[in-house]
Amino acid sequence: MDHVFDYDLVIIGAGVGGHGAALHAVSCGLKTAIIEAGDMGGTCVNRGCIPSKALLAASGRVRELKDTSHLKTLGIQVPNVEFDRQAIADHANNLVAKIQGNLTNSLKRLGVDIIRAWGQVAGTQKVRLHMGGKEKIITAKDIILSPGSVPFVPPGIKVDGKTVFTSDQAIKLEFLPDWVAIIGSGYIGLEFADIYSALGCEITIIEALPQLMPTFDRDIAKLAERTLINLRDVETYTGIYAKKVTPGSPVIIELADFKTKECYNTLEVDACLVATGRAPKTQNLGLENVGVELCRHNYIPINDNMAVLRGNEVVPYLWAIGDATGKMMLAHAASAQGIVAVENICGRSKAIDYISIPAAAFTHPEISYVGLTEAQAVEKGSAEGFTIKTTKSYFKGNSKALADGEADGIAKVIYRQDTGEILGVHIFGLHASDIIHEASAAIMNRQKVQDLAYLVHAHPTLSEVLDEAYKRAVV
Ligand SMILES: Cc1cc2nc3c(=O)[nH]c(=O)nc-3n(C[C@H](O)[C@H](O)[C@H](O)COP(=O)(O)OP(=O)(O)OC[C@H]3O[C@@H](n4cnc5c(N)ncnc54)[C@H](O)[C@@H]3O)c2cc1C
Ligand SMILES: NC(=O)c1ccc[n+]([C@@H]2O[C@H](COP(=O)([O-])OP(=O)(O)OC[C@H]3O[C@@H](n4cnc5c(N)ncnc54)[C@H](O)[C@@H]3O)[C@@H](O)[C@H]2O)c1
Repeated sequence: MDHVFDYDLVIIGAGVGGHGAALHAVSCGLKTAIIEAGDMGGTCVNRGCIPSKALLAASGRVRELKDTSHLKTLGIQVPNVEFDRQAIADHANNLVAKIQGNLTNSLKRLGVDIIRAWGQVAGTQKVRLHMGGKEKIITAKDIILSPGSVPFVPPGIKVDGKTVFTSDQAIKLEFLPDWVAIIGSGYIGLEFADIYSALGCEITIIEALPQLMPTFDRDIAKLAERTLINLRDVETYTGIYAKKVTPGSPVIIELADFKTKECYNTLEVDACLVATGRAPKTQNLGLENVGVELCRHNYIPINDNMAVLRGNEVVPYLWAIGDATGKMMLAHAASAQGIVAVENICGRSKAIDYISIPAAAFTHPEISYVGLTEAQAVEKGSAEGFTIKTTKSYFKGNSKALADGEADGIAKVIYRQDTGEILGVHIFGLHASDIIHEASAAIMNRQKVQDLAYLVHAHPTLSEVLDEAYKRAVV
């Protein structure tokens, strides 16, 4: 006789990962519950993608309207551009409330049970709910863990949430410091440098590794550095890390050489944003009850089907997705993982294809990429015995970018010399986050640059930068 469960599927964590999994589960006919202990929508909706993009949209307009020489080339004059910091912050807060409401209602409308509690794996197919002082066990045929992540603060850095803070507080835009130090030149560091510089703050970026934007392709990072950092008079330290940060007025930052650990300098600034990565929120999840040990840096070990692993073995009926798995800490990657997990739960074997998942930094102009950097492609080539080629095209040769008067930018395509298969595409330039998707589809379909060179792009569009790059590869 079949066991009767309370639910077909219980999801722990209602961030974008859990939400994406729940929507797909309902469409597959699964009776689903989602457990959330904090804010519905998780990081992305409340403290991540959504409020940060609202701040970037408003501050980007301020930058554009203050750029008198650019406006003059378009025949426009705008005197006295002013902004209201609180109104910009309100725009972000209002958007958060709206999208949080939409997300919650979408779950309710589809009949997903929303359980406000801390969820823990209590055993195979069992979840313990902690609600206030009360506990309850519910059962489910399958369980998906999507507990997400929190800001990682390195040892030696003291966060007071006022003068020294993480993105959790920065997105509130409660004040605009005259001089702000940003520790880390990854996504959060870059996006907040864009926001703060547009709104008139002086910025110092401190990056522990020898180059800024270390995870981006070198050619793209170099050009982005010129436009986003050097032209904006942002001060930078590279190969230097923040050894000790003490909140107060001023904030005191002790800098040290990353290699030798020797003291380098001390900064006294008005505020400090700590943007040094994120840590999975995987403590107190009850994984020990099913014999699962967390892997390096406390991520949940999974395979490409999203099944949780105990050593090399799949743990039956237990799946994990999102930031807590440490694969790609991106909202759309979390929900894509959720869909893959549900497909496997429904008995349709499906593996994730991380290489075709795009990423973007929403600076002005934007940076986007999909697939491998040139360095990663070279490494793969030497391991597998093929050589790679690259081709580039420039926004300054693109009619639409010229018409917009925003022709700083580059597109770079990396492909196998022998087969022409596209391995990576990187873009820095106007609307790079939108243009990248055709490259993402090309990588998903393992397409060759020779075939893509015949793809017809509408004229005049920014997408023609990719058209140009593909064609340059075959001449
Ligand atoms: C400032 C910032 C900007 C960002 N911008 C972008 C962007 O532009 N594009 C992009 O793709 N990504 C962006 N990200 C990353 C994106 O927010 C994350 O990748 C995404 O939110 C991960 O989703 P998730 O579902 O894995 O986890 P989360 O969104 O963190 O959700 C997990 C949820 O689970 C809940 N939870 C945890 N444990 C339990 C438990 N035991 N019981 C009950 N509930 C629990 C938490 O309260 C939380 O609500 C940004 C992140 C930050 C910080
Ligand atoms: N647009 C987007 O998609 C977007 C936007 C924001 C955040 N995110 C996600 O959030 C995650 C976290 O973002 P993030 O920018 O905090 O992390 P990150 O990993 O992108 O960058 C952190 C940077 O900090 C540096 N660093 C670490 N410790 C340091 C120290 N003590 N001193 C100086 N430098 C130090 C690292 O070398 C690295 O360059 C990212 O992985 C990203 O996936 C995505």
